[in-house]
Amino acid sequence: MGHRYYTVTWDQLHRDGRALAWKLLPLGPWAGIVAITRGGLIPSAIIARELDCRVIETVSVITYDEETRGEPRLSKPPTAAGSGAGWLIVDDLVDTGTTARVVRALLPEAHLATIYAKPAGKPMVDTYVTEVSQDTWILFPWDTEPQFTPPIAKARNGDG
Ligand SMILES: O=P(O)(O)OC[C@H]1O[C@H](OP(=O)(O)OP(=O)(O)O)[C@H](O)[C@@H]1O
Ligand SMILES: O=c1[nH]c(=O)c2nc[nH]c2[nH]1
Ligand SMILES: [Mg+2]
Repeated sequence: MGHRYYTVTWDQLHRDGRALAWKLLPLGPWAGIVAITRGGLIPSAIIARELDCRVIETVSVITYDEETRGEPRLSKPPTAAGSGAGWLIVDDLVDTGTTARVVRALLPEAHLATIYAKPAGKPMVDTYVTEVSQDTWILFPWDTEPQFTPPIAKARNGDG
């Protein structure tokens, strides 16, 4: 796919999630969080805990099959957030901004926050923590597991 990988551990995700909560705290109070499933679920839990928010609603937009992007399909609309006024939409990242655009159209008055952002999606986000380049694929801890890696000296022989 011609991209590099950026591996995010549970520790780092927790730290970055809390950094996002620090940015969002002064922008509240929040009526509740709308988590974009599934990637936004764990970030939403971290942020809800830090912001002392107990209301979490979900919206489901299906855009990707693994690393291949298709047409966005709304599979579960939010039911409790009205126009989105006072609500916080949370996702793990914006890439092309396609998912965020669909959810923003549903909740035009909500504040949209992600932990990570790529340049193409950045204009769709109100608050984020870390930017990565467009050709970076972020590997989240729920999509990965620790495994053996060969010594550098041996790996070098393979692909220069
Ligand atoms: O800005 P975009 O180009 O739309 O990409 C970002 C979206 O893609 C991923 O979700 P995905 O569709 O893979 O579903 P998942 O959250 O269930 O893994 C990620 O969690 C974001 O929601
Ligand atoms: O796990 C993921 N990492 C990414 O970088 C990405 N971009 C869109 N969807 C994504 N999912
Ligand atoms: Mg997602």
